[in-house]
Amino acid sequence: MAPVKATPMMQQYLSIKERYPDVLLFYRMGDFFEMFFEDARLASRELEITLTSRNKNDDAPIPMCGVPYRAAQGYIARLIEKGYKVAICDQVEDPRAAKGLVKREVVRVVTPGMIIEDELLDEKANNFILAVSRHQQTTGLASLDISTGSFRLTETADVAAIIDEIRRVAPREILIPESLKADGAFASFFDAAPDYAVTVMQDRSFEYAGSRQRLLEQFDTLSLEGFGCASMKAGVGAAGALIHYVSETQRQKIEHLSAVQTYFLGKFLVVDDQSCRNLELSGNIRTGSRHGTLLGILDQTVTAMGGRLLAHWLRYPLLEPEAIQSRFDAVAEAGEQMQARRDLRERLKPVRDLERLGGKLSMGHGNARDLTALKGSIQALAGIFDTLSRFSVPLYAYDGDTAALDELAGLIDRAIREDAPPTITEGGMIRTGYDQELDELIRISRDGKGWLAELEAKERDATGINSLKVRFNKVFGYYIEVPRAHSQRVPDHYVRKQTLVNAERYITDDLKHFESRVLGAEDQRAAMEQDIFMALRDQVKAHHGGIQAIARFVARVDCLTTFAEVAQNNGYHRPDINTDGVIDIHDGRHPVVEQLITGERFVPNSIVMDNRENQVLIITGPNMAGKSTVLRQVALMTIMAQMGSFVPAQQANIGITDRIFTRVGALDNLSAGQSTFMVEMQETANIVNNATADSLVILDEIGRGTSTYDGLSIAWAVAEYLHGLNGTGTRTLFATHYHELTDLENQLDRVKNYNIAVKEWNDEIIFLRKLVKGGTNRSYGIQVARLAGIPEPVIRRSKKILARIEAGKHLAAGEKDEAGAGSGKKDGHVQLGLFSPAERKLVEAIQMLDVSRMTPLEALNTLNELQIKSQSVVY
Ligand SMILES: Nc1ncnc2c1ncn2[C@@H]1O[C@H](COP(=O)(O)OP(=O)(O)OP(=O)(O)O)[C@@H](O)[C@H]1O
Repeated sequence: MAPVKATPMMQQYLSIKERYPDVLLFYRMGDFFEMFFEDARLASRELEITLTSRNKNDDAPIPMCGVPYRAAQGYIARLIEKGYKVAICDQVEDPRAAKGLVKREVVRVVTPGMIIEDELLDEKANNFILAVSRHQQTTGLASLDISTGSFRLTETADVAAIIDEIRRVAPREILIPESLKADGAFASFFDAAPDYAVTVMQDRSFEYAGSRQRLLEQFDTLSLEGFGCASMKAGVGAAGALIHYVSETQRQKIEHLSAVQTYFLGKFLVVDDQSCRNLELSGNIRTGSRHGTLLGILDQTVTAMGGRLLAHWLRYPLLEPEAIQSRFDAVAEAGEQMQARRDLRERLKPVRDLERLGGKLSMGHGNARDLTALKGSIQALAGIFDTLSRFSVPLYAYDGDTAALDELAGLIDRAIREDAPPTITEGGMIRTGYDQELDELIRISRDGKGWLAELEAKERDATGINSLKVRFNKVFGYYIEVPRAHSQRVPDHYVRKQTLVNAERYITDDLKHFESRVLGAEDQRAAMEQDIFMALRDQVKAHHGGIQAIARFVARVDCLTTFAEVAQNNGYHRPDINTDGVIDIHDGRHPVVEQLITGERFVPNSIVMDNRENQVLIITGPNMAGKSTVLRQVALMTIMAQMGSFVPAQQANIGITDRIFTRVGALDNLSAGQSTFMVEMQETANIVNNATADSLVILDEIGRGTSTYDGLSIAWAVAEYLHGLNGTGTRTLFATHYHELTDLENQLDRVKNYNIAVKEWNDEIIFLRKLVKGGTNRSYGIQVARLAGIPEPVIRRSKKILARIEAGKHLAAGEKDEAGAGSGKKDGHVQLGLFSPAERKLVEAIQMLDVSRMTPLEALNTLNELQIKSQSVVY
């Protein structure tokens, strides 16, 4: 493709481009970044910029397009957003000083996983790049957020767990070795998830020995023992590959990557990706946004670091009771000390993103304003510690030392002006008094104007020419201008430079001396300020460890006080924690639905689950009654408790859960070419294959995507299987419209029926939203259809059809009674006509509660509760 006789510049371009075949090369030429050949075609298409050509008159013109140097960031952002990588090839010598062709080099490669610019990052989310690696039977995984320095690794022999973990990390970019590209599990994962930007690298970059060496050099240590990963060959392989990629793309050592955190997948509650979506933990199913999600409710953090940590806690809920209790203790303390907590949160607000500021400055990016932001954040710490001393829990005590940081802030304060410009090359950043030499230069350039005015007055006096002027232009620099009429009177030491129609222009030794001082001073001042700035930036690099430690501390304090704040505002309570598998929730609520519903008050519900009698709960009830809501609120409360948050319940005892599985509704996956039923069955298979005695399974209707009898049979068999799983069974909440499943209660020890009560009233239904014991045999689908706005003729016709079907069923079952459709009668139930209206209501309510399964006292209490709690119906 190269032209026959490439110019020296084009040769330089081609030799650089050769090293970056898969990356768009931004080649700096003066005030522009230019792209050539295929890169130019692609960029012009993606960025909608004009495609031109170089050597237009040549036989082989070269396609070319360009973006202004100063506006490059925005264009790069758009390309990264689309999954491309951009190599920034800059001029690495001053073009004015260059002899011949200006030297150019790639100074950085920007990829989706290697972003440090604030504008391209979501403040409250990490931007991870992730690597996977295989060593014998073990697969390793490492993730890195270069902007914050967060660097973690893990490994396991369970490939499915690694794939779950990739989803949990949700990286922007993934590095895999060539040999894993075609590996069964990974290949199908990447095929199904084309959104990931995958970078394939040679296996060599993932080898243990080389990786270990790179990590040791990066961390400047002699062994990896201190990081707990010395023997984790697969994990270390992945981490080392990341470091290799960092040095390839950043072209420098990244100082703020000073440690890697080893973690084990078995230490955290696993909520697979599908369940995260189903439960809307952080992404609204319809909009994808945070609004209407658990994260949206919980994340009232006031700092960027706190926001990211809270999102992390949500993805990694704990399993160890002590660790959970210690978060609860802190939340409780912060909850009690309301004033101190409010003060603390006020004082946290001005703390800027220390992690990213520290990272950016350490990498040699960032400007004086970033230093000022860093300073302000460090200065805010004193007030924070002061407020913290009002709390008693040791968790709030910071065990590091901030003296060095205070010193750094002091230094920045003395050096950097509050009104510093965003550029670092044009001066205006450094305060007077910080550096004498700089002050002198500033004085010269500033005093220059005064000096000129003085000179003008002095020369007018000396020559007696009142119209004499001192002027400046770019060609001559400073000069003295005298009208021609007076040119006879100029002294001998004036040197004539130019003759105009009406005037003569002269220079003098004094003026030239002054000029070199003033003009030089401007340049020198800018250069000197840049030097001082860079020295300060190096200081930040030297303190990166302290900055990161304090950032982690601030994040934690922010999260814990946020939990306390949210608990107070929303009426959450501290749950008990147990390891016996008991889930006992008294008056629990759905944390999101309770905030979003309008017009209706949220009705709390109580629920008990355990591994003895109440292991599999079959929940029936009409459409729209609130089955899904109650199911999800149990899962959400479990996650909240294990992340250390209080829960929306009057009282709760939460049995620590190792995995939460959900199979919910029909989320179409048509884009992946799978049928709804197929997806449903795959998800169900995943559950029955992976649930343990400590898991919590949420099944919101299974088997609905196929014919009634197939579906019912599958649902039945799955419920049975989960009840008997591994000999112990697993806690399961099963919402279903197959009323036949309620028979399971009679057949299996640990199955219990519940339903969500509704009230039928003049052919309408009123939702009581109350979870009560017992099954139900009606769906009220037609009534719900009417509520949804299905036209009356269709409703009438459905009723007729239903009546006929039900009559047919009854007859088939050998029953004589044809009462059937719509009456809601159950065998053995009292005839409603025998009662007064008041009594009738009572009887109806009792019928709904299925009192046969309750003690009289229970029945009465529940009834009272129904009357008191439900606003939807007036008895
Ligand atoms: N406890 C409650 N208190 C008040 N409103 C509730 C409660 N539970 C549910 N709702 C309201 O009812 C709506 C429907 O609830 P949900 O989706 O849980 O019903 P469902 O029984 O699962 O319905 P379907 O069988 O049609 O899927 C919710 O969106 C919410 O607005």
